[in-house]
Amino acid sequence: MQGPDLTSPPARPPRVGLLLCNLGSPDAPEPQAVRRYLAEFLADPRVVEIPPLLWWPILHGIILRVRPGKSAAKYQSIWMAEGSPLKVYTERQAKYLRGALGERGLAVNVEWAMRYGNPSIAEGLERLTSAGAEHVLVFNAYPQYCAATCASVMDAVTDWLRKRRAQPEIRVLQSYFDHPAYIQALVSSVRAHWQREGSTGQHLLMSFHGMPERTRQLGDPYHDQCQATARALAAALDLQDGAWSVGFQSRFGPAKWLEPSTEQRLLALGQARTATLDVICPGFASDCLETLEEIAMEGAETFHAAGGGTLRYIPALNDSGESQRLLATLAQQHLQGWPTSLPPRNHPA
Ligand SMILES: C=CC1=C(C)c2cc3[nH]c(cc4nc(cc5[nH]c(cc1n2)c(C)c5CCC(=O)O)C(CCC(=O)O)=C4C)c(C)c3C=C
Ligand SMILES: [Fe+2]
Ligand SMILES: [Fe+2]
Repeated sequence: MQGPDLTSPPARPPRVGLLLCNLGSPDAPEPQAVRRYLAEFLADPRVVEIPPLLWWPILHGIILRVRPGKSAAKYQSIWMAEGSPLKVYTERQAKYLRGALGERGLAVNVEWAMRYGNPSIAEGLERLTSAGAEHVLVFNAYPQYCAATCASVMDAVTDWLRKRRAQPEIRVLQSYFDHPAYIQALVSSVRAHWQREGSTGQHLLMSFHGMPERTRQLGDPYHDQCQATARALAAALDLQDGAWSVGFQSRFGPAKWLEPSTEQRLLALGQARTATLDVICPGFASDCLETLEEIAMEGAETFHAAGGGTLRYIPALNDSGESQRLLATLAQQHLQGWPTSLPPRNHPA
C-alpha cells in the first residue's frame, strides 16, 4: 500500500458541478412529516394553479387535515430500510454518476436535491459552489418537461441565485423524452422484465403522472412529450397497435385531468380479460409512492377486480446499469465546453 503523496499539492477541486433534482418525499412515513411535505408541495403555485385566496382554505382546512394520515400509511407500505425509495435511488444515482463521469475523464462534483423536503435545491447549490463549482448543470431527473416539475425546479434555482452576489454559470437539462439513450434504456428494461417473467405480456400499459387538462391547453408540452416517449418505446419494441396503450395516473381534485386515466385503462383491460398485463411508468426515473403503491399494489387490485389476470409492474430505471449509463451519457452531452478536464498535477521538479 502506498501512503498519500505529500510532495504534490492537493488536486484542484472540480470547477464544474451537477445537481441531480427530483421531486422529494417526506422525511419519515409519519403523518406529521407527510403534512410538512404536502404543505410545501401543494402550496407551490406551479403545482396547484388555483388563486391562493381560493386554494389556501381548501389546502389548510381540508387536505392537510385528511391526507397526511392516509398518505403516511401508504408511504409505510413502500419505505425502504434506508428511507424513501425516491430519495434512496436518487442518492445512488448521484453516487454512480460521480463515479461514471470520473471514469469518462470528467472532473465534476455531483450533488442531489429534492424540490420539496430535504436536501433542498438551495442546499445542493450551496454545497456545490462552496466546494468550488463555477459552472452548474441543473439535471432534472424528469424525462418529460412539465411546468409543475421542471419550471418549479428553476423557480427554486432562481430564488437561490437572487440572493447571490457571485453567481455560477447555470445550464439546465430540461427533458430527455425522446433521447435515443433513454428509449434504449427503457427497451432493455422491458426486455429484461420479459426474460425474468418468461413471456411477453398480452399488453404493455405505459402510465405517466397526470396533470390538469387545462395545462395542456395553455401550452405545456408535457402531454405531447409523454405520447412521444410512448410511441418511440412501442416502435423500438416492435409492438403492434392494440398491444400497448398510454394512461395518466395520480388524478388529484375535481378538475378534468389528462385522459385516458390509468384507472380507466386498467378497468378496460381487466374487463377485456387480459391475462398478463405489463405496466411501465417511463416518466419516473426512480420508483416512489406513485409507482410502488399506486400502480404495483392499488393498480393490480383494480385490474384484478375488473376481471384481469396478473399485473406485472416493470421497475423504474432506478440504480440499474442502464440508468447509470443513461445519466452519464446525458450529463456528458450537456457538460460539453465546460472546464471538466482533470486538473493538472504540478509535480515538483
Ligand atoms: C395537483 C397536484 C399534483 C400535481 C399537478 C402533480 C404533478 C406531478 N407529480 C409528479 C411526480 C410525483 N408526484 C408524487 C407524489 C404526489 N403528487 C401529488 C400531487 C400532484 N402531483 C401528491 C399529493 C403526491 C404525494 C403523495 C400523496 O399524498 O398522494 C411523487 C412521489 C413522491 C414520493 O415521495 O414517493 C412523484 C415522483 C410529476 C412527474 C408531476 C407532473 C408531471
Ligand atoms: Fe405528483
Ligand atoms: Fe398517488
